[in-house]
Amino acid sequence: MELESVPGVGAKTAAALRELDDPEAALRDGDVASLARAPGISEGRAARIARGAIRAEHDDPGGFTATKRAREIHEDALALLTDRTVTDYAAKRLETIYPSGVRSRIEEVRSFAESAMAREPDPAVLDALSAVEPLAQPGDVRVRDRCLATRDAERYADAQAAIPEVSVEVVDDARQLAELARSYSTVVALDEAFAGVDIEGDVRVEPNALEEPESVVPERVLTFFARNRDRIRAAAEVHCVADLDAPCDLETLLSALDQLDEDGSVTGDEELDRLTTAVDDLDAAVSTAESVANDHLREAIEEQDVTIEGTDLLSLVERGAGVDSLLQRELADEYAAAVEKARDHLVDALALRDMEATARRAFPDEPAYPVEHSEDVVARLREELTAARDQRATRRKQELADDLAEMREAAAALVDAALELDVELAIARFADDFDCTMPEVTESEGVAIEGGRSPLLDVPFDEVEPVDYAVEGVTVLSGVNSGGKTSTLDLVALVTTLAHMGLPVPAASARIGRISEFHYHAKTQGTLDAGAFEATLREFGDLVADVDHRSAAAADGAPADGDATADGDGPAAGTDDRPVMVLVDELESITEPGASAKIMAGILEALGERQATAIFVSHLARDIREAAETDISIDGIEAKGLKDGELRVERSPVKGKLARSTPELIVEKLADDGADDADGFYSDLLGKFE
Ligand SMILES: Nc1ncnc2c1ncn2[C@@H]1O[C@H](COP(=O)(O)OP(=O)(O)OP(=O)(O)O)[C@@H](O)[C@H]1O
Repeated sequence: MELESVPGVGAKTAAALRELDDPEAALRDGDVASLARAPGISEGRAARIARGAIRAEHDDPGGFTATKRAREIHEDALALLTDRTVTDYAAKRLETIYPSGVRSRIEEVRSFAESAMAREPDPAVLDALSAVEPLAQPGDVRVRDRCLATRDAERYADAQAAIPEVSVEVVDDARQLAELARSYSTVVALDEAFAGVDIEGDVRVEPNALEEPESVVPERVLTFFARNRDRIRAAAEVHCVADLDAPCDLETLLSALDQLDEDGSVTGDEELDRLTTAVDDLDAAVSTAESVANDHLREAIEEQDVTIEGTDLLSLVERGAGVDSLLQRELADEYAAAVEKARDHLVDALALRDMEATARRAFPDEPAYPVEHSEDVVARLREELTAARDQRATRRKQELADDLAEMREAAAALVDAALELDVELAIARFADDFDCTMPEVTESEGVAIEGGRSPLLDVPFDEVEPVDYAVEGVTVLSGVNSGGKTSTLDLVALVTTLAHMGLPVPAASARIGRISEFHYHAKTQGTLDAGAFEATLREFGDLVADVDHRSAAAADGAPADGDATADGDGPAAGTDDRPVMVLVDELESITEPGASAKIMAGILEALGERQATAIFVSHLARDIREAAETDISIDGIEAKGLKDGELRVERSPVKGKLARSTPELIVEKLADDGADDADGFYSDLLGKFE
């Protein structure tokens, strides 16, 4: 996939995306989390880019949600799903599911949603999901105990690029190589020419090292796994609890991870631990060994009665001999025992094995008091121990890295599968929570909803009364105040939006005619001034003209240039017939009632001629019908009557029925009650409603 061919991806964004390991796959999979790891790309932008890629793949011109209220309904629908995700990843991934007018896209999500709905949302799985996150790239690794060496300037540059984790040194000959071997615990020579050269230290000649960087820097694999250890463990837990098929043997993976410390070092290796402790404790052990010897010697001296003959004393004084020689003569055995104790202590404390001989030389044979260690020998011992520790660590790292490298792809697949499960479970829970079914998306116009219950209502979901409503063509929805007209529009809007997202809808059954554009105008608060009124009228004028233009263009086979891109999803290509749905709530409030009715009648007539599906909620249904030149159908949400001063409403609109308004119902009640209407005032009033 050409990155720049994705809508919304310019040269700069494409360059940022190229920093990712596999930007094409991230785009193809709608992997918002990966896309958001590109420099300067926020998660919101990543979701837009992923949507752009999906649109490009499906040749989707976009522009489905054509008004502010339509976009709000999409956002509300999305929130119902994202509220049910455990991971941020799943929430972002759901944002790539958008309402589309393109059948192939709708079908793609439908088949995903259908298998998602078969999932059982188990609380233990949700719990396990909470620690899963997309795999992260480890920060830069710097390895200081190894270096690469070459004689060739060109190879030097290649080596720096291929293995930036270690220093690369230029050497002219074996002597310089030997110098490096003294500074680094391992030197990897890249030139064949060094093969067979005998140098002290860990010098390896590996002409192919640049092709297998991980053999030189096993840390590359180890830091990756160390950084992601908890995420991989959590994903493995999800697989166990949810009984998913894992892409590798989980026990092998987990036991390899158990050998890895969070800083990327190897744990659980006794020999390495022994050597590491020996290096760390060397100074303390030497000093304690000294004390052991001196304590022994001091006690021995204290207990000793030294008898010196006068001539001996004289000769000692004359020769200027020190106490040492006296010590040597009188306490040689005690000194030997003390030193032996010190040596034993050192060897035992550091658990030394093959370096025992060196360690024993740390305390000299020549008697002296106090007993002192040899700095040189201790330094040599330190060098030997450090080299042994580093070599052991490198070998263990190498072995563990070899094991883990084989499981790297499987680990990534393991985490991906866990995250995808979260996306699917969110859909399953949404469907469960709101008793959803998969709608039928047809190529004929109109909507038909049975037992629809909107989760967007301001009442708890289990108190929402089911609504049946079907509309073909244009219709006015009349009804009592607070009868549920706006709520019905919201239900139609939500069901239409979810159906075009490819998702299940909160209804016992639903059939939705596929549309390309969805216009929903919410109720305007209060009368508009002249300027705002003109602007609103223009909006509807443009909508009618646009629908008209599109039908004509489709008939001609010529592309229309209509651009309903208010949602920023890019231009609508308009080369096809673009069926629309228009929902409008009480447009009458924009101006005086007489004028409003005429305006609504005109808009409805125009939309009707153009085969749009439209529902206009209005209290002026009768006036609209009178003002219209064609027959306009009217549906009504009726009150079943008044009970204790409260309206009892039948929430499902009745087809072809102009519902009586609340004032009419009250007048009727007063007229019916003969005692209140002795002079027939209320009956006359009621007559005026007919
Ligand atoms: N299907 C339903 N089930 C339960 N309660 C409902 C349902 N539909 C509407 N309601 C309740 O009725 C209230 C009023 O609904 P709504 O605002 O849709 O009425 P309306 O007919 O548009 O009112 P108005 O004529 O004043 O604009 C809602 O806030 C909700 O509490």
